[in-house]
Amino acid sequence: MITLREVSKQYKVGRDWVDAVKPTSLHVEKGQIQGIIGFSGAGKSTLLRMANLLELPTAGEVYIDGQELTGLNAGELREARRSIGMIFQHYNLLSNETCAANVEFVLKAANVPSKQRKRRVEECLEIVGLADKARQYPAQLSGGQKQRVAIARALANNPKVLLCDEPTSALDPVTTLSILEFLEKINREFQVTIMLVTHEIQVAKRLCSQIAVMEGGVITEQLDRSRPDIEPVTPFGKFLFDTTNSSSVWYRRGEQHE
Ligand SMILES: Nc1ncnc2c1ncn2[C@@H]1O[C@H](COP(=O)(O)OP(=O)(O)OP(=O)(O)O)[C@@H](O)[C@H]1O
Repeated sequence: MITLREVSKQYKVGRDWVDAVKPTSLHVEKGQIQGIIGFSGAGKSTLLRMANLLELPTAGEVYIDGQELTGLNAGELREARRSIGMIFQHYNLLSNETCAANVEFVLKAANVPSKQRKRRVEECLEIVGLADKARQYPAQLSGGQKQRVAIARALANNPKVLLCDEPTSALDPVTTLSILEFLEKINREFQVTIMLVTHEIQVAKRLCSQIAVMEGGVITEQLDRSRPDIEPVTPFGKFLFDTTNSSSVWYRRGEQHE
């Protein structure tokens, strides 16, 4: 469903080039929940954002459901992106619009007729248990509720793929769990393939069927939850999954944690 083939990303910073992602590949089968985990600066978000070309790869190819996104023109890409939802750590909601209007926004952009739009907004808010908040504004909601509105918005166009960039990093553990349950439900009931970036090992372990470990801009190993007998092999993977480490939150190497 999602294939990143030898994608890389370089940024120009002053006179220098920074390798955010070095040539690396990943394939995610339909219906899977793929985690990307690693320290801050490993290139996780850049890799995720290349999956819908929010970041244009410097090199390499991106395929979603067999279609090469990197081969599309701007109009075709806009169309293809409708089948790819995305949620962010800080929700990215329109603060001066109601919850319903936030969800409706993406349907308007897709030229969905008004009557269908209203019905779909209700359905999506219903899925995330926020039908009663339709007329409220983001500032009137808790962080978890805001993220649920963002999930409703991401679902509005019936996506095949949902990209999640640190969706629970700003939330407390109980709210985190409820968001993970919504993501599981969306994956199970609507067969949405999910790719999720997190630095919280517990989140990856709880939700993901596969976990890619990223270090220094490349995926160094891919772990499969259905094979708990297979231990991480890279020193970094071992360190991340070392159960004797008390913290579930990781920052830059050697500069952790609570
Ligand atoms: N727009 C940009 N311009 C220049 N450098 C960038 C840009 N975006 C990311 N980088 C650099 O690329 C590297 C990877 O960044 P990225 O945000 O993908 O890492 P990450 O693993 O998601 O980190 P975090 O967990 O802190 O979000 C970092 O060194 C970062 O400073």
